[in-house]
Amino acid sequence: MIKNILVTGANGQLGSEIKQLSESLSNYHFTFTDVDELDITNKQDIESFIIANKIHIIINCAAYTAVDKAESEKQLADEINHFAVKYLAEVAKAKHVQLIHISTDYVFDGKGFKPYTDEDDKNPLNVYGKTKLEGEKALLEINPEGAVIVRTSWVYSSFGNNFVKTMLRLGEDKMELNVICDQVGAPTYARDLASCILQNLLDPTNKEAMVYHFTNEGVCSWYDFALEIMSLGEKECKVKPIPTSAYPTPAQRPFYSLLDKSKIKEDYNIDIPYWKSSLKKCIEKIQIDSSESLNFKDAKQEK
Ligand SMILES: NC(=O)C1=CN([C@@H]2O[C@H](COP(=O)(O)OP(=O)(O)OC[C@H]3O[C@@H](n4cnc5c(N)ncnc54)[C@H](O)[C@@H]3O)[C@@H](O)[C@H]2O)C=CC1
Repeated sequence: MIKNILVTGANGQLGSEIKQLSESLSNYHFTFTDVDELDITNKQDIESFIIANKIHIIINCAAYTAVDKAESEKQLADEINHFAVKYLAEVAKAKHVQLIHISTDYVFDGKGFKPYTDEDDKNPLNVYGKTKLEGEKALLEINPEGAVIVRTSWVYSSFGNNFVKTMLRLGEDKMELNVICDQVGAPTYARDLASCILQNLLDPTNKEAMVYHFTNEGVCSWYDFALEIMSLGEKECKVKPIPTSAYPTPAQRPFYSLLDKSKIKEDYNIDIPYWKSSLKKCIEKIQIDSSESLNFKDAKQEK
């Protein structure tokens, strides 16, 4: 039987990567929606959509991800990251739909000194982290069969806006850039996460909801990450390390947010790429995409 998969938030980084990778999967039928087609804060709309499209699996890539803005938009962040996840879980449970949901390292306070396991104490420092944690709790309480929560961190992609693209752009314009060196974690190429979800999580054996951690392998600070981006992107911009205290932001962020990935690696017997190898692939893709779009513009001008 061909299973019908609904991907929400499909115009975002992870949703776009899933869309691209899904083209090579023939035993599933995918439907991609973003807020204009299906607003996940409306439970009735979720239910009608699931029934009308005979959905078997939901991959929820929709989220409120503006970490600093969330501090002043708590209600909206709560509606999308908390209540909408509760609605998805309720519908999934009632209609026997499998739910794959994505969460964040920001549910932890970063005061630890060894990689966080899925069971470590949660203590989010900011509104975004708090709303994501409430979403997780709602899902785990409702506990739809086969549900999975995947926590990830520092997500980037050739799609959408992210740290990698910002650094490449600033690296073009600036001679020098200050980047925080005392927040440590692991970057995640959204394509690797998308691939892990599609290859491993679509045929669940779990009766109870599971929580996994997925990031690329290795560890770095934002400063290390920026240095590598400039090097791979061949930018001459000098990157200087600064402490968090020198760059105040509305949302407080954890100093240490490395996630322990042993559970997902053991359960699915997978190897996860090292962060520098994945970053190289993503930057190559960004460069190809940008030269193709320049060629397209040139061709249009010539017409
Ligand atoms: N971006 C990051 O650095 C991190 C992301 N995550 C999580 O990973 C997941 C995927 O993140 P990204 O792809 O980076 O996010 P993104 O911000 O690129 O995409 C989110 C998508 O959700 C859509 N959306 C927002 N409200 C919606 C609604 N009411 N109904 C339907 N769609 C709605 C947006 O239009 C957008 O296309 C999210 O759950 C996020 O919380 C976790 C850790 C870090």
